[in-house]
Amino acid sequence: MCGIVGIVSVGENLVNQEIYDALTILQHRGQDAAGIVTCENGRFYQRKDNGLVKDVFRTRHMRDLHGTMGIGHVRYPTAGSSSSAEAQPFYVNSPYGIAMGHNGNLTNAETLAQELYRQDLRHLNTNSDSEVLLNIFAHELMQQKKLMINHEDVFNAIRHVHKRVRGGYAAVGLISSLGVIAFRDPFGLRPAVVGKRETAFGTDYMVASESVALDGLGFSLIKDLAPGEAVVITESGEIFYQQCAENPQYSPCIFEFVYFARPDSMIDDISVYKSRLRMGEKLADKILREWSDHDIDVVMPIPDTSRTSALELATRLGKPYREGFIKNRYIGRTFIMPGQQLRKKSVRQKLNPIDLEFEGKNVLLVDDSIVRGTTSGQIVQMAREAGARKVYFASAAPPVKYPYVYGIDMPSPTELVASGRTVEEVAEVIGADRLIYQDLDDLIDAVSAGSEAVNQFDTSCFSGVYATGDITPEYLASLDTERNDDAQATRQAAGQETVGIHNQSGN
Ligand SMILES: O=P(O)(O)OC[C@H]1O[C@H](OP(=O)(O)OP(=O)(O)O)[C@H](O)[C@@H]1O
Ligand SMILES: NC(=O)CC[C@H](N)C(=O)O
Ligand SMILES: [Mg+2]
Repeated sequence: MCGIVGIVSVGENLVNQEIYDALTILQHRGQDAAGIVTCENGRFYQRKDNGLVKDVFRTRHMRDLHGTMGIGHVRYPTAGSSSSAEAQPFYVNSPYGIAMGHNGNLTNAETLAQELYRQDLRHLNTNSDSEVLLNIFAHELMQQKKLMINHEDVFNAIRHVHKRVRGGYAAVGLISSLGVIAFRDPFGLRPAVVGKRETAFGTDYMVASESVALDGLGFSLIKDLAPGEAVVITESGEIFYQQCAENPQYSPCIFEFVYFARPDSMIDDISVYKSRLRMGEKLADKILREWSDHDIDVVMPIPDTSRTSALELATRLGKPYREGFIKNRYIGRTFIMPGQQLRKKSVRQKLNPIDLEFEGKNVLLVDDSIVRGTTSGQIVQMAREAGARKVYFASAAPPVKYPYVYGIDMPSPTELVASGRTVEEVAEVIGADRLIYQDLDDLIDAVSAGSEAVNQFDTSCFSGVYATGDITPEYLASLDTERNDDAQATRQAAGQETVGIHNQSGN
């Protein structure tokens, strides 16, 4: 789940540092690679590479990122490889000079790549679906056949992009002669917000994946982009919006609320924090309903993401909330790390139990979700080793049983611990004495209670129902073959992940 940002500043302030700061705030959405492209006097300046934001950008790189408008990206790969050549933003020189960063995953990338080659006569140098998205946009903008473009031309191009592209996408772009643009797929699967900041020179504008990035930079939220909607912010600070999809349907990804987004973000006008509190409440109600004679002594979160729901769950159960596991603050999120070996190793390094909180107690461990079972399996064992009498486990999300196709890298049902297993079987695999999952209806209620406008979500990884309605068994099978852990590891070992030519500034 990548993070995107774009800023246009109307004063003389360079935007390099602010984009860097915004990317640092959005780091939880992608830890593999980061990039910034800025523009000054029609010329682009770029730095991107694998690594965390703090490691990719050195002072010398920052000095070279000139300009008062620019875009940035943090990457968590869901297509192509982890090669630095696929770090974003991507760049094409024609037409006008365009750079683009994308959060999401295109489900017809292969067909589009063929079309780009055969019909549009454009070259792709990687297997990244984001490079496909940029080239489709570039081709459609070219079709406007203008020497100087304006916002209307961009909206026309995006209208055609929506017709050709399938899947989840929130994209931010930089067009050298124009400004910053952003657009969101017709289902609103991936989030995107717009904000503003008043200055002595006029209004600065910013687009970002999450509102928390606006807060951190002193911008205030104007609105979420609606599904299918696009925004153009010109270099001189004019802003234009337009609905570019024919049949937009609000169906944001519910997993953003469960895990991906920061709790202090507002997404589609819903407080992520409050939605997680409600998840905790509903889960507590289920425990009280179905296990009224429970013998839970203490409730513990598995840091970080489950803290909010675990706290509310404990309150509702009337049981003490204790921090039994301490998280090493220097280790990132394990779920979005590449490769199962690294993920497994990281859980141990990241979380350490405080034994005295466990000794002789029946503990209820709460996590936001159980996906591969990497975290839960190890944590249950650690709780036992720390002296717990009984170890119960609760998940604030329902069982994750189906592959996700719109921008989370869980392509293979066989890698999902709940796929093809009953709740009791999953409890056995992770070693818990009892396992309680949130019901899907309760999860939907917990999130939708925060909004009048949104009452439908993409719940595909829980329900197998895909919001776009066009996901075939053949596509799911090919995604599995292409991206399961073994396939990725084999490609990496064979050195097939590296692409030699890419638009990279010097080190
Ligand atoms: O069943 P799994 O495959 O282990 O995936 C689920 C776990 O991964 C995530 O934690 P992560 O460490 O990524 O991030 P967090 O620190 O924000 O909780 C999530 O919060 C669960 O703890
Ligand atoms: N997580 C994402 O949003 C990934 C974006 C894009 N599909 C990539 O792999 O780079
Ligand atoms: Mg976690």
